[in-house]
Amino acid sequence: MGVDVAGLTRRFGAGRPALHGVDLAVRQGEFVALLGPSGSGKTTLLRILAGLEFPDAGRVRVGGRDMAGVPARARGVGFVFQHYALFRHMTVFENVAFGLRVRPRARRPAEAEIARRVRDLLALVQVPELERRYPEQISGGQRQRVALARALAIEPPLLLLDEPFGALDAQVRKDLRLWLRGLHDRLGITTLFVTHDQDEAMAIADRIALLRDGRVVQFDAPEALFEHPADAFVAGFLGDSNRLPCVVAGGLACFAPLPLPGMATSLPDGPALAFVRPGALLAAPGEGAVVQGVRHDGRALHLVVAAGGRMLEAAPAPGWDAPRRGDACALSIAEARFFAAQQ
Ligand SMILES: Nc1ncnc2c1ncn2[C@@H]1O[C@H](COP(=O)(O)OP(=O)(O)OP(=O)(O)O)[C@@H](O)[C@H]1O
Repeated sequence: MGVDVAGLTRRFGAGRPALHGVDLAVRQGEFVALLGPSGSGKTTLLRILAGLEFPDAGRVRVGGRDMAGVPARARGVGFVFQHYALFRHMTVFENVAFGLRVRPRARRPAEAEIARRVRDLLALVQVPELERRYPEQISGGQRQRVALARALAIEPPLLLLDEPFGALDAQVRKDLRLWLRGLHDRLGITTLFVTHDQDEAMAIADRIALLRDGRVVQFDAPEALFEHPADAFVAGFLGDSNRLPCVVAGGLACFAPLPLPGMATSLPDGPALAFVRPGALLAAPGEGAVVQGVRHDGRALHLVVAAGGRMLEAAPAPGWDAPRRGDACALSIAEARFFAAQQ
């Protein structure tokens, strides 16, 4: 079930709108991550899709159907919000059965059918042994799985997840997100997933919508966002590039006082920012900078170098096998992405 959002605006009080004319078209079966800094509008967008919040302007279509005036319960949407906890006074089984039991009588499955579905779901989320427990008797990761099972019980064609693994430790989070992606693929549903963890978004999403100040600044495949960022904000938000101020004159970017050779750019004259990945800032024995730190991550050497009063992340140039802290070095840029500074 595809999602089509156009011109969505939501304002809380007098300040800047939480959403400011958001357009987004998610295809049936897609897994989309909503990524962006705190306060950029991710949760508000998800809540509007769920029917828990209402826009001041714009429209939402789910599966081609206009959602204006359709209450949350009638949308057939499954959602897991971070603060939308399990019902504490119900067992795991009852929590998962809830969405089916509250259906109008005509659409409510028989008790035996509900029990079968709940057990299938608990097996699917890999906690079949927990059905008699209460939420406080299971771990955080298990609660997240049960919350997902509860959301999936109504067989929603659209699943909305707001930082569902927020409170979990890194390894459990990693396992759960891979598992979630597999589940999404198996069930053939459409998923929108809010996160502020870019690695998480990169790891599981087909496309990422990057939000800033209530607008979608870029909506693209992870590699495309990384390789072709639309502006300086996107380039700075994704990855761990060095941001190097420079001045462009006659097609040449000059980095002074940083000890870096000038680089050709197609930007017009004026102040600019160059984004240089750590692997593209190369250090070789020489003058101008000093190695401050050396780290090996099992695959490659990473350097921190001091240059022109700044700390930069760099890599040793090919052939420099054993840089050490305190070594003098010269820097060069293998590749940079330039943006005019006023963006
Ligand atoms: N109910 C509300 N009342 C007033 N302001 C709100 C309300 N909900 C959200 N906002 C404001 O709207 C803006 C967007 O909030 P939202 O929660 O959508 O951002 P977010 O991107 O999900 O942030 P985070 O990553 O911190 O969860 C923020 O400035 C927030 O303070």
